[in-house]
Amino acid sequence: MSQVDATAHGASIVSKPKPVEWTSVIGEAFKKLSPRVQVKNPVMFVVYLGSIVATLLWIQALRGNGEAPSGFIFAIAVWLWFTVLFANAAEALAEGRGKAQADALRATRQRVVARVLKEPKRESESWLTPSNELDVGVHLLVETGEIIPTDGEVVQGAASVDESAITGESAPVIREAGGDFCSVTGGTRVLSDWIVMRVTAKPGEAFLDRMIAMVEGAKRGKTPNEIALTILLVALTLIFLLVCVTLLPFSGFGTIVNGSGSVVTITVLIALLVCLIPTTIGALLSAVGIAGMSRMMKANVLATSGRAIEAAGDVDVLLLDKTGTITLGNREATKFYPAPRVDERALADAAQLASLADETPEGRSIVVLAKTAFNIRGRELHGAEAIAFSAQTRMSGINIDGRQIRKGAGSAIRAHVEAIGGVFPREVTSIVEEVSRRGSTPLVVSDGINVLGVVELKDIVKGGIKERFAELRAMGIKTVMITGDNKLTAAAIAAEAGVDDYLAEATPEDKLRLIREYQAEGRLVAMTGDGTNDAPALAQADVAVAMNSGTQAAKEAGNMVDLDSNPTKLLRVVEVGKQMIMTRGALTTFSVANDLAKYFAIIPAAFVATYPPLAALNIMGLHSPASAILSAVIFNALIIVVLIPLALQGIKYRAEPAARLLSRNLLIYGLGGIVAPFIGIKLIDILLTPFF
Ligand SMILES: Nc1ncnc2c1ncn2[C@@H]1O[C@H](COP(=O)(O)OP(=O)(O)OP(=O)(O)O)[C@@H](O)[C@H]1O
Ligand SMILES: [K+]
Ligand SMILES: [Mg+2]
Repeated sequence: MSQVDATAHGASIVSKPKPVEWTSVIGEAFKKLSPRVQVKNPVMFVVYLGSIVATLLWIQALRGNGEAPSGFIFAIAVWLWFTVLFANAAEALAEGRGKAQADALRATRQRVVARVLKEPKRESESWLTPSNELDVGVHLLVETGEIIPTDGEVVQGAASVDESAITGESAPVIREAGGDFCSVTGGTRVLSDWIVMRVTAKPGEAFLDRMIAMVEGAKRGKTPNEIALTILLVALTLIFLLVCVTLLPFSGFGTIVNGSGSVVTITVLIALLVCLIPTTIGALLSAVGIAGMSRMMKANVLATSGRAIEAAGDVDVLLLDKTGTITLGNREATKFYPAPRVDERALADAAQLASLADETPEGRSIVVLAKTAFNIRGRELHGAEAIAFSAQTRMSGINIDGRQIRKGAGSAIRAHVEAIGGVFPREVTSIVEEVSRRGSTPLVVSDGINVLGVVELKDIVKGGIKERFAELRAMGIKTVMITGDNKLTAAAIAAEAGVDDYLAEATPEDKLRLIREYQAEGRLVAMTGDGTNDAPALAQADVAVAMNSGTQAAKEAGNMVDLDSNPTKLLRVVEVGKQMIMTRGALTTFSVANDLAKYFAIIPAAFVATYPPLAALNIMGLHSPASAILSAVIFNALIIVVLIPLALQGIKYRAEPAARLLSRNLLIYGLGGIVAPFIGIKLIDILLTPFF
């Protein structure tokens, strides 16, 4: 097979973004001057049209019949163009980081030659096919050292896989058939052993392709909040447009000319319009959205919609699946507890028989424990009927030689045994409770109507979880663990992990129902999970973070994938969402508050000749009407540049009540928005005075 070292590129979405290349940002800013790009942003489109008209007026002035001195019109036109270019540059800067990441990812997405198998077995006949021509459903063999050609699910074998090309995490992970750890991602590499996988992604639609499309922002649609805000901005723009149009009769077009013969020029009206419409937020709105997406990437979370990021900012309930999300998820059999009058070896033998056809990690670990503890070897399963595990039945097993051997959750086996006329021994109930209290999962084994005993499955709570759940609580987010496991195990793990509440013995439908209930109460629900049985719940949740270690079904149902498979990542996700909403709010407040100073600067300047008492409004003591108007336009353009870092980095979020955050931001950005232009416009006017 042709192989290129994928990891050598060090490509991962966590790779450090390259330093900004100013030439390319400037180039992009000019490219975005195309009317097709401009028309998408209504506020800036008005500025764009204003720049064109001002430029035409300047050309007219050069020919000698201008409405004002050509130097003045020229200066206004230039600064209007700068206003448009600054907005373009803000967007280009925000996009820049994503572009660099996309390039790095593209280096990972290389074409390899895949080995296609005729049958889903390692020994089967095989042939070679380029990775970009693989259909969904075909089976591939991938061996040590080879790159996994595309996304899929392991159907046979187990291997350690280096996923650093995608996750940036260097520790290899185990990918194996059955259970919640069967998904493999194209572009990652098998380090040892081999796997037979079934392709699940259409060509061009694999995880890596989606990641590239995401970071490039190709599919970034406007979020509902963004649309609402845009409507508000358009309304404001229309109002000011109307105001300026009604002033048109006072301009050169009109007939009303005051005693001294001076008129309000079109140039001044354009300047007034641009200063009054919300250009600051109009220019930075899209950059804020793209930067939010980028920050999510930096946190190693792949979000498939901006809407999900925004919803994350308002989440108030977080549901988590237990196994594989709160715990490490490789539940391993550690001990056999026989029922009274049952030999431990007989229990181990039956447990192994019930697990020989069970491809889940739980099943395989039982086979291994029986082998290491009692040297029991697997046997041929001629004529046997395997009963596969399902989250609904919570049971698996085998029908062999006339025996009905089952293993599963205590309640499931109790129901099964009682249904066929057996009794569930009290002693076994105590063992189940004892094992559960330790936070382990008890699997009860039965043979026909006889209950043979319990297998203890141990699982470990992921590190550092408790502290982070406490932080979520401080943010006002309730954490609820939902698990298919029994109540006692759930309670033990819930206590250890420090979640607020838990739901035990939950079927996939229960998980879904719980989410719907919370949503019906008007809450915004986040869910993190890894299993196929979590998929319906993930699809229903407002913010659905699938663990990268989880199944394809879970990853497809979610609207975010956490490449680190860390359930407390939601903390970061919420932060990014809140930051995005707050930043947008702050910039809007600032943008609107800014207008006040401009009234004082431009209105007296524009109309003092028509109506001299307006001079009283010139409280800034600006040099002359022309310098006042130009200063306001320059300030209006420069403030965009000044606020670009804020738009890109976002406002710092602190875990405190929303009302406090809001009032503080109103104070800073509202008051700041009112005061800043008075100072800024005055300073610019002083600097300009020598030129007038
Ligand atoms: N291979 C298996 N054979 C028989 N029973 C199993 C097997 N795996 C799990 N069980 C039983 O079924 C129950 C539900 O398992 P499942 O993995 O579906 O839980 P879940 O709903 O995903 O919850 P969580 O992942 O949060 O623990 C387990 O608690 C266990 O008692
Ligand atoms: K403005
Ligand atoms: Mg699970």
